[in-house]
This record gives sequence, C-alpha cells and structure tokens, in this order.
Amino acid sequence: MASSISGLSSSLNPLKSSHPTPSQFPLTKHSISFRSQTHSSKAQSVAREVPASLSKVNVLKSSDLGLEKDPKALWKRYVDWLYQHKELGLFLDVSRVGFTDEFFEEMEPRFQSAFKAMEELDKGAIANPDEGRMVGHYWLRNPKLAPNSFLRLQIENTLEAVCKFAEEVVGGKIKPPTGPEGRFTQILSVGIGGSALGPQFVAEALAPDNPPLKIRFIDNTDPAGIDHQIAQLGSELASTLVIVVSKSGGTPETRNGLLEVQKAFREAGLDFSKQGVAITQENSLLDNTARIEGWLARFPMFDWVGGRTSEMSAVGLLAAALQGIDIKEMLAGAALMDDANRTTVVKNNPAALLALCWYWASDGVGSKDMVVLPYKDSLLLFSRYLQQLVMESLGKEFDLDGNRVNQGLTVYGNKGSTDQHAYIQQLRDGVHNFFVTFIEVLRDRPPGHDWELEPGVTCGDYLFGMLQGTRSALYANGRESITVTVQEVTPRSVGALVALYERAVGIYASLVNVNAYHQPGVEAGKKAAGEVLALQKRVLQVLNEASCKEPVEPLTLEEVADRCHCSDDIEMIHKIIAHMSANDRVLIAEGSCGSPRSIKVFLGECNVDDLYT
Ligand SMILES: O=P(O)(O)OC[C@H]1O[C@H](O)[C@H](O)[C@@H](O)[C@@H]1O
Repeated sequence: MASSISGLSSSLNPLKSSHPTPSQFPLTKHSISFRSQTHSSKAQSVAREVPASLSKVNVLKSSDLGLEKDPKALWKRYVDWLYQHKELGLFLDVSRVGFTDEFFEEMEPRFQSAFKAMEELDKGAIANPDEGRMVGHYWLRNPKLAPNSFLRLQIENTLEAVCKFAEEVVGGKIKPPTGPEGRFTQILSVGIGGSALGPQFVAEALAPDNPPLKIRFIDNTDPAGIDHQIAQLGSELASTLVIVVSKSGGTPETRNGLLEVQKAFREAGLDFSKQGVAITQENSLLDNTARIEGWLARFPMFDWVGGRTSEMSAVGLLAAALQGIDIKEMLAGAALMDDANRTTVVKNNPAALLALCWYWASDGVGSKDMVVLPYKDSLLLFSRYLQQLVMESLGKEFDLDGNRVNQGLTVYGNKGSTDQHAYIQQLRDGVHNFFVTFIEVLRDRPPGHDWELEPGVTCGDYLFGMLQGTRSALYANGRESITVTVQEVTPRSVGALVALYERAVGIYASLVNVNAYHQPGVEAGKKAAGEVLALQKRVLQVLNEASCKEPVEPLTLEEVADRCHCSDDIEMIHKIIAHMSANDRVLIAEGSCGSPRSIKVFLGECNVDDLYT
C-alpha cells in the first residue's frame, strides 16, 4: 500500500501542502454549528486531555475537503486506503471516513502505544487491572500463543472435549433417556449477555436450514418468554439438550431460567440431569450444582476469557458444533484475522484502521453513534452482538488513570435494505450524530440458484444496489461510512469478523485509555434489583402481620412504608404492590391505582408460620 496518508496527491489534497484557510474550503453552515456544539459539550463533560492539535485537525471533514465532488480524488483515496486480507477474502474500505494526513500522523504514536499494550496482553499481562485478570481470548484460536503450557493444554483439551461431545450427540451415541426419535433434536440454551449474544449471532448467521439440532434461547427472566420457549418445544422437551451457560455461575436471570426449565422437566416426568450441560467456571455455583446433580456434561469457562469475548470458547463452540457448524473454520478465520491485526503498520492493520475511523468519527469521545448495517439477513444479529462487545467494553466512567471520562461508543442497527424503510431517512437528512458501518457480502446465494428477475438483474443485484446507493447518498450529505466486505457468510468469515471487532475494541480502548475488560457499571443495576426484592419480602411480612389480626387490618401505603421502616421507599412499595396485585398473588389492593393515596392493601390469606420466621 502506498504510504500516502489520505491518498490524495498534493494538488488534490490541500492538506498535503498547507492547512486550508476557511475561505479556501468553506465549512457548511451545518458543519460549523455541529462542530462547535460537539466541542463545547465535550469541554463541559470530558476531563480527558485531547491533544490540541488533534481537536484542531479534527474540525476538518471529508465534506469540507469537497472530496465527494471530486470523483478522481475520491477514487484515489479509495484505492490508496483499501485494505485487503487476501486469504480471508475480506476488504475494509475507510475512504468514506474523512480523516486527514495530520490526524493520522498525530495518532501514530498513540497507535504504537496501543500495539505495545496489545502485545503485552497477548503475552499474558494483567490487562484487566481492576479484576487482576489476564485477557486471553486470542489464545483460544491459537493456543500456541498462550503464555504457558498449562493454559495451552486447557484450551486444547476443552476444544477436543467439545468436538467429541458434539460428534457423539449428533451421531446419536449420546442420547436422551426417552424421546420420540431416540436422539437429541433440540438445544435449549440458557444464558444472558456474553453467554447468549455470540451463540445467538452465530446460530442466525451460520446454522444450516436443517441443522442436526435446532437451537432456541432463554436469555431473560421473563416468565412469559420462558413459557413460550418451553411451549414451542412441546413433546420435543424429551429430546432437548439444555445448555446452561454462565461464566460466573451465579447470574440471577440464568439461574431462574434453569429453575423454570427444571420445573418443566419435572412436570413432564423427565430427568433433567440426563439432558443438562453446564458451561461455567470451575467450582462456580452452577458447576457445583451440575456436578452434584450428575448432569450429562460440564465444560469450563476460563477466568481469563470475558463473557463478551467468549464466542470462541466452549460458550460459542459447543452450540455451534451441535448445529453442524464447522467450528475449526471459525477458529481458523479468527486466527488469520488476529495475525493481520498484530502488524504495527496502522494502514495494514484492519482493526487499527477501524479504531482510527471510530476515533476520527466520534472525536475519541463517542460524540457520534456507530450504525452497523449488514446487507444480509443472516447477519441481522451482528449489531446486537457488537452492542455488548463495544458498549460494555468502552462505556466507562473512569479511565485507567482514574480520571472521570464517561467514555463510550453507541452501537445500533439491524440490516439493509430493510432499515432503509425505517430510519435511514433520518440518517440521510436528519440529526448528524452517527457514522455507518456497512457489512457487504459479495455472494448473493449459493451457486446454481440465481435467476434474473428482470433482464440482467437479480434479486441480489437489488440488495447490492441498495447498499451502494445508501453509501453514496449518505456520503453526498457529509455522512461518513466504513465498508467491510466479505465474500460469503461462512464459519471462516464470521470468525474473522468477530476477531476483527474484538481487536478493534481493544486497540480503541488503549487509544482512549480505558479498561475494556471490566464492567463495573453493570453491578449497580443488579444490586438495586436485589434491594427491590428484599423490600418486597419486608412488605409481605408487614402485610402478613396485619392480615393475621382479627379483624384483618388493611393498610395504606404510608402505613406499609412506616412499618417497613422505609418511608423514603414509598414509591417503590406502590410499584411492588401494583405488580403483585396484577399477578394473582394473595395480596388484595383496594382503591384506585391512579391515586396511590386511596389504596388499602391486605393479604387474602394469613400465614401464621411466617409470623415467626
Ligand atoms: O456469563 P455470566 O457470568 O452469567 O454473565 C452474563 C453477563 O453478566 C453481566 O451482565 C456482565 O456484564 C456481562 O458481561 C455478562 O456477559
């Protein structure tokens, strides 16, 4: 690749020779007001130091350079910057992101520091300092890189065990005790967050039309959602392999899902332990439960693999292998991508190029959102998967030096061209608070099935046209975009995409100096939920005491709050009572929900035993 930064000759690129003056390259009114808005809000909220030169250079955008009006210059920029991974057949086009030569040069030393940090991480440094953990998801696809032979063997043995188990289940050697077909036909995967999103994305992207085992997910503590999954299984519950996935082994939603499924098994007269599989850290609550109850199998999660980067561990691989997906190809694709992402030449490093674009487009502070638009139905869940990977990794209050930075990068998107008929109107014409990543898949459908639905044009040509049209239309209006192109959606290309974004997140986190591998903010919501449930128990106790009196003593919300000794929580008590009374609990509430002061509440039956517990 040429070493020119923007790829523009000096005659075409004014930045090569000198900084443009405002009169040479007038900013549009729109871009002036947007820019000043962003920078002033940034100044108020971000304590992080942005090198003055960077923010200055950053004021210039591709639209300011008039690139979209100069097809030759744009073509040159496209050619000069086009990244190609030959073996993977993957391209990365960053030409529609308008970073300048100066910006690129300013960023270079910071990239070199990021590469150093990634190198240390690869070697087993404690890259997650808050939790004192190594970060080793890259070793999963190249165990030779693991820092010691113990870890290498753990990875290799687990992979071997996953392959063997999947082969025996698919081949019918491991079978359920009962079940109409005498073999496992369904997977019910119970898990949440990183223990669900990767397997969901990969199932949608890669499962064949008629997989050996079909997969469904319970990824929430929504009783109706759980009932729906179990009802859909019907009599096939008897031939369902239940995979319970939780790194910590103590996530409440996953535990609840397990308890609900076990109840369904009991009610169907089935022995859960003969159909249950656990994927979790050794000696976690889940691991101990599975061991004591003698479940069919257990696979390890490693301390040094985070949930959101666990797709290439047993978490992602077991489910994939059971659906007939070639997991060795997924691993090979990821390993090839990882190798490419280790080069220290930014221009030849696809993950670094992504990180560069993210930094430029969002001013290194998340001032713009990342809209991910795969033009392929099977990649629908990619943006959802990336949402956790990117936002849980980068969305941090403090940087590594303890400064309050409130970092992050918002990710959303579904798929093209469908989204063109939903919100792309706003992207083209409305508030300019985003940049787009198009994911393009060159192969429309398997060979031999294509036909022309009008002379010279196939259905896939339309999809192609929609992508290219949207990319051009957005760019013409100053909206930046990245395009990632793969030949086909295969285990190899999906593995490569996962690896590309994992590394881009790691590099970007280094650039903005945050710990990408912890999630302290998640605890706050969990803790608050625990407090709500504890309050509910106290409310029930107070109501029980009042309802055991003769005559029964209905209580106002104020009285309940007083007796719980938490008058500050009266609003929450109102919500607890409204929720319980909507759910056929023994609780009876009189009065109008709309005027909480009118409510009086008591229990339909008094439990004398509970008075003394
Ligand atoms: O796999 P588990 O331990 O059950 O965790 C499931 C999820 O829990 C939390 O929400 C974490 O923030 C996620 O990163 C994690 O993936």
